[in-house]
Amino acid sequence: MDPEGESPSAVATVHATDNKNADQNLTKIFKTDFDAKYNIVDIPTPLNAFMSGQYKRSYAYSTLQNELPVVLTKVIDSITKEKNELVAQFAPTNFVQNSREELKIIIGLISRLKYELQTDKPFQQFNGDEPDREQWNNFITHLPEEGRTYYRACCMHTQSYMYRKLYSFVENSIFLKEFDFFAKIKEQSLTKSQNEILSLSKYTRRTEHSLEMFSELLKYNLWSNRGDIGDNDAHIFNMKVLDDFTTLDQYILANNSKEIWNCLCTRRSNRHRVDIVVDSAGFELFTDFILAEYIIEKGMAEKVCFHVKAHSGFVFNATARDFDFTLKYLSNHSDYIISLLGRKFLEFCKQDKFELSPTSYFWTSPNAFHCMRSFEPELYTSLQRSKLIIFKGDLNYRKLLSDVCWESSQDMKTCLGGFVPSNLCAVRTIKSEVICGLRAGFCDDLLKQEPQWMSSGKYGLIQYVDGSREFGY
Ligand SMILES: O=P(O)(O)OC[C@H]1O[C@](O)(CO)[C@@H](O)[C@@H]1O
Repeated sequence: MDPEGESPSAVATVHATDNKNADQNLTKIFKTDFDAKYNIVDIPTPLNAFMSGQYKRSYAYSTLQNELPVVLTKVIDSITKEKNELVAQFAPTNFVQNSREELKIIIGLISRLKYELQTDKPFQQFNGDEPDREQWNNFITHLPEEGRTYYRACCMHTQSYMYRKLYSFVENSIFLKEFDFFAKIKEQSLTKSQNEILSLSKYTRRTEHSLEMFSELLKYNLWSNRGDIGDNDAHIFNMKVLDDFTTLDQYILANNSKEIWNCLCTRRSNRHRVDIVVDSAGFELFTDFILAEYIIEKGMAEKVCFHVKAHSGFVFNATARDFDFTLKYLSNHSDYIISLLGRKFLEFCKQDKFELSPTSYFWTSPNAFHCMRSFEPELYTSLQRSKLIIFKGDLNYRKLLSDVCWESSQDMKTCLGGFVPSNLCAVRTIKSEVICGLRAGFCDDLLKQEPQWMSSGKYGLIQYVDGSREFGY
């Protein structure tokens, strides 16, 4: 018996309950403290405001709270686990110790980055050899002081900044310059999709030149963008894509496939190039190749240019390395059909039918796309020669729309803020509240039934903007 006359087990139960209550209270206090300390307000993103972590009922807040710190933790865990492998891969044998030290420093820098994110610190200047250092430092300097921290900044700025800093750690290293933190997971997302790759390869041989077939391909392309960071494995394409895709039609909230088809089929244009601003590596990039193959083979363009990222601006973002890896993987595949297709794509590259565009840092910059004309005029001018620019994925969509919470029925052209270098389309599954071009009231009605619909990735859009007036033919 204890001094109070209760049995030890009863005391333990009481204490356990007390502890649980205390924990719950503490969590409440900490949450409230966090919100108070960092001026988080418990509202959704107001209309016409930038997406930002300061609005608690937004995907931006949950991205900052749940997604980004997890990404950093996983990066730390994986490089800690794979230390020996990395050293063996990147360091000359007589520098093993030095490269171990370097890895330790990098791990420390990532932990610090995570701390700064979780305590809403201001963005720091870049001091290394980053090719885009000046642009970044200018950008940070010109941000208003109250919009220069992780939670207060526009979410698109915060995400771009965090991934840029992360990459700068290896970029400024001696031994690990070539290391991509996410290479392995991107490669796995490709290799684990080999069944889908095979089905889609078989299905898309000897296709018809028809709107029906084209819009089917656009749909595969759309749904391959369904993955999300919440669960890395969920990114691995796991839909029976060829079996049940028509049941997904109800989730496509805007579908301008016909307008895109008309744009591609027009003979009036003297533009013979299509551009794809790609998003994720893995199965999604494969579906981009399939779409591009169709465009070339049906004579809708002479060339398809692929724009990849200089580094991962989000875990799965495709880089030049992923582009090459995918082509090699396909062409060396043990399945005859896949390898034949891979070799065909390689041949397309040689014949200039597929082109990997020179890597531009603009795509991973914090800027919305309407800034391209003044910040990256060469890229803008080059895109003006395109017959159609296809923007893939959620993040590109947010950059098209300046990461603003538009009225959901707003016309897309208005939201682009003057960015119409040519005809363009967006193919994106919806993972954030940045949206436009829907029927008035639709968004609110769906919110009542499915409060999380805008961040679930369950819904998609295929939207088109005619730029012919802008470039006048
Ligand atoms: O690969 P996508 O389609 O750009 O989607 C990834 C993005 O979606 C989000 O979850 C919401 O925008 C981001 O946090 C993430 O960067």
